[in-house]
Amino acid sequence: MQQKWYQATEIEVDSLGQNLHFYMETIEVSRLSALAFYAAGEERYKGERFYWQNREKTMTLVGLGHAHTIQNNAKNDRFDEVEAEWKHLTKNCVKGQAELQPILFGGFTFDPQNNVDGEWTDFPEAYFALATFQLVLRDDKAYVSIHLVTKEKQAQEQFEALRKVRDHLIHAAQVKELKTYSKPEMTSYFEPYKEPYLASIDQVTALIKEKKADKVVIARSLALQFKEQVASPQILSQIIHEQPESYLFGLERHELLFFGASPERLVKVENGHAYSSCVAGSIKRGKTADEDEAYGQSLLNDPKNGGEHQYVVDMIADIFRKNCFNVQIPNGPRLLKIRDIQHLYTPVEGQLDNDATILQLTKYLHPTPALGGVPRQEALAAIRKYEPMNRGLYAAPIGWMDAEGNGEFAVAIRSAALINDKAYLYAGGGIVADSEPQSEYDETLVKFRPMLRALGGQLHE
Ligand SMILES: C=C(O[C@H]1C=CC=C(C(=O)O)[C@@H]1O)C(=O)O
Ligand SMILES: [Mg+2]
Repeated sequence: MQQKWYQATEIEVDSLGQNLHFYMETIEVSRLSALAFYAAGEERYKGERFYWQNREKTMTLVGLGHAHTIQNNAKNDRFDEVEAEWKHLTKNCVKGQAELQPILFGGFTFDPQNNVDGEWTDFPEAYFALATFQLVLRDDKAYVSIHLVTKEKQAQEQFEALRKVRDHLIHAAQVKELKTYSKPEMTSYFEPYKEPYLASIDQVTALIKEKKADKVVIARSLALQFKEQVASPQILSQIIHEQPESYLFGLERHELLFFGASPERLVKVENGHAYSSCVAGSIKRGKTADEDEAYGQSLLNDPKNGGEHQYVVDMIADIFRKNCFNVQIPNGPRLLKIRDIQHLYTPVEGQLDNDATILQLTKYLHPTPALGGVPRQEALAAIRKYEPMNRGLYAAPIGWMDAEGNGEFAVAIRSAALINDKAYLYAGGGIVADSEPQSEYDETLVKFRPMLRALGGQLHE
């Protein structure tokens, strides 16, 4: 039996001075494949979809269509503006039941000061959507919500039409359940700026030796060409099968799909408790258990990687101490092993202060020294100077929040942008005084691997 909840809330005025009405309905359905639901939106909602799954696989989220978007290009206030608009939109929503919560999903770009043209041209610095159809899989239950935000006070007919589409989408997802996808066919790849990248590592280590910065994360991209246009469910299906230990995400905007499988939590808030993770310092996986163990031990004992990691711990600990109480941080890092790579990992948690919120923490934490550097402003200036690309959402916060202040943002690494028959993969690494260009280059090759595999490509190493 389907359970139904319905609530209509009136929002006084939006930023344009208009009255908006927010109607929503949630039903519980028998469990269905999140990817099949996403794929069911291929014709009608392509360009307006998102997919998310947390590392623990306890929460999966799919959005089809935009009931409302919150976007801005504010250089300094983008986090605050999203927060204010979301609060306004949801202020009359009934609180207290997780399954009734409308969810806002999206991301903030890495650096709003970057104007380099490319695949990210015109992408908003903050891009969030409340889906028309929202699927949440949580605790073995599945919920589908309809959201309608409209100027019309009498929206019954419009809402009734959406109910029909919802039933059709659920049915299509149940029929599609067993579909399997093949990998796309890559015809060529190239490494833009390989030489400038290698040179930039020397330039940045020189900068660090002159004491102009302590650590700077430098990244690069890999461009792939496919035989034909690649569909986003096809790609998401590959990462779902190949990267079970990571956050999985896909976010569409017009022709672009940004997707990835990240091991790194930026921040999670659940009932006032906040969690973050320090992930920095890397080594490849071994071919045998013994070799893997030996690599892991050498990573734990390596001063260069230990240095890279400690900058991140110091910074995240500082932000947590300023915004939380009962902060807990283990004394030293442990290993985080994922399919292609192992990292130094330190979890951080605490109880949020009364006035702290998930978006405030996101604002203070981004970019951590695992993606930016130390000191932050000097590192960002070096990135702008030495990276000839625009990171867009790579290395930036991506995730969701509800109307009650719960939510989670991952750091969008191990990620790529797909546009029709082209893809751009991104990877970087923390540069410290004793970094060497060739070994940093090799580290990016390992970090490209998960997205490259999902896209059907191989590098000739
Ligand atoms: C910047 C990336 O990784 C960061 C996260 C973990 C380990 C890192 C490192 O060892 O350099 C990086 O700080 C990336 O994957 O593109
Ligand atoms: Mg590194």
